[in-house]
Amino acid sequence: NKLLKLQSSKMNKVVLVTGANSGVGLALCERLLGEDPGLQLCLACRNMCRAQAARAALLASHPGAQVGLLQLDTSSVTSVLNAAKEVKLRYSQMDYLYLNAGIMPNPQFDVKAFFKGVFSRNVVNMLATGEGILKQKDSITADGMQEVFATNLFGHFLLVRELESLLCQAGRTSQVIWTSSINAQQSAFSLEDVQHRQGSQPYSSSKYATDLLSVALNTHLNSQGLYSSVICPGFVMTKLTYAILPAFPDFLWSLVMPLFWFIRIFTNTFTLTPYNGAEALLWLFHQKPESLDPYSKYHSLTSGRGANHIQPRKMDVDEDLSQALYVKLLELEHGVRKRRGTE
Ligand SMILES: NC(=O)C1=CN([C@@H]2O[C@H](COP(=O)(O)OP(=O)(O)OC[C@H]3O[C@@H](n4cnc5c(N)ncnc54)[C@H](OP(=O)(O)O)[C@@H]3O)[C@@H](O)[C@H]2O)C=CC1
Ligand SMILES: CC(C)=CCC[C@@H](C)[C@H]1CC[C@H]2C3=C(CC[C@]12C)[C@@]1(C)CCC(=O)C[C@@H]1CC3
Repeated sequence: NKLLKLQSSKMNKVVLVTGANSGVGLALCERLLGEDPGLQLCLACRNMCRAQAARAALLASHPGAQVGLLQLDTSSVTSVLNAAKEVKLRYSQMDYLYLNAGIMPNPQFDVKAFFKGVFSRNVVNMLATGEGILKQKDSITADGMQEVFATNLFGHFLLVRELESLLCQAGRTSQVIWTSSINAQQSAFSLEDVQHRQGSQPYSSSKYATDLLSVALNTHLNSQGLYSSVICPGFVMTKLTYAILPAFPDFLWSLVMPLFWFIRIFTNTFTLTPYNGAEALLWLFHQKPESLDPYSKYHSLTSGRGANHIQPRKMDVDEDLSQALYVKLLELEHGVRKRRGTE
């Protein structure tokens, strides 16, 4: 292990991506290796068969690349703690931590609200954000947490806390990059119910909490070299979005795609492919973290002609609320550790 650590400290950038085996996460890995074949890439996935398949695909296009696998289920406290322990054994530094894994379980598409929206002035906003047309049914994890909160937010928060010693090192900077969403909604979030036990929009709540947490991480850890940013990949056709209209047979999806390309002329948030969706994630890889605005969300956008670009948009985030959420998450972490007898 000492030799491994020595090797990792000498050189190439260390990049860990959660949810790296499919969709936007996998496309990011492909694009990262395309730009810097020398980096040490770690795919953190909950399912090792899917992780191995992703590794094989990456190695097929980038033979000789250093692609490691890590078992990580962000919805499980035990899995996060074990994974963090393993990371600390393997690496002596962490340059980029992409917190991308996410779920939107049991999505319910409100067809009536959708058609009402289509014939209203709000149509472009509705299509860009999915606001008002989606609800989800959440469940409880083995740790007794709401699954969406645990997967999208808390597991990642715990990972950052556990990896602070690698992320915050004298004389270096590191980047924590969250895959948030344009669907993040303040109205879905409540400080009194951070896990969203009561409502029906756990996804929007978890993504809003992500935006708040990123701001708080910058407040607390910039001085130690850690910089946090959030991105939105746009509307991308992935496992997550295909599940919204599962009744659609494959051929119907191919009929709908031209419609989506048409809509892209009016809202360039319809990035549609994981490759396009990963644009902002890749752009951040090249930025000096000190130059980034902690209150901006970096959006991947694709024009009607199919050209990619990124756009920073100011987030509707209040510093006090971000600090209050941070305190709540620390309390929750404290409770979790106490129950496990590790504090
Ligand atoms: N697609 C879209 O339009 C948008 C997506 N996003 C966000 O982009 C991110 C990536 O999603 P996307 O690529 O679209 O969807 P995918 O479903 O293709 O990818 C999600 C990834 O997260 C992994 N994952 C899910 N739950 C866990 C868990 N408990 N522990 C570890 N990994 C987990 C999945 O693993 P597995 O294969 O095992 O399920 C998968 O690798 C998500 O955070 C999503 O919220 C944001 C805005 C729009
Ligand atoms: C013609 C037809 C079948 C229209 C249906 C379109 C909707 C399914 C999509 C329109 C905007 C999409 C969208 C998302 C999901 C699918 C839509 C509602 C997200 C909410 C998915 C997850 C995110 O994080 C943001 C996306 C915004 C846009």
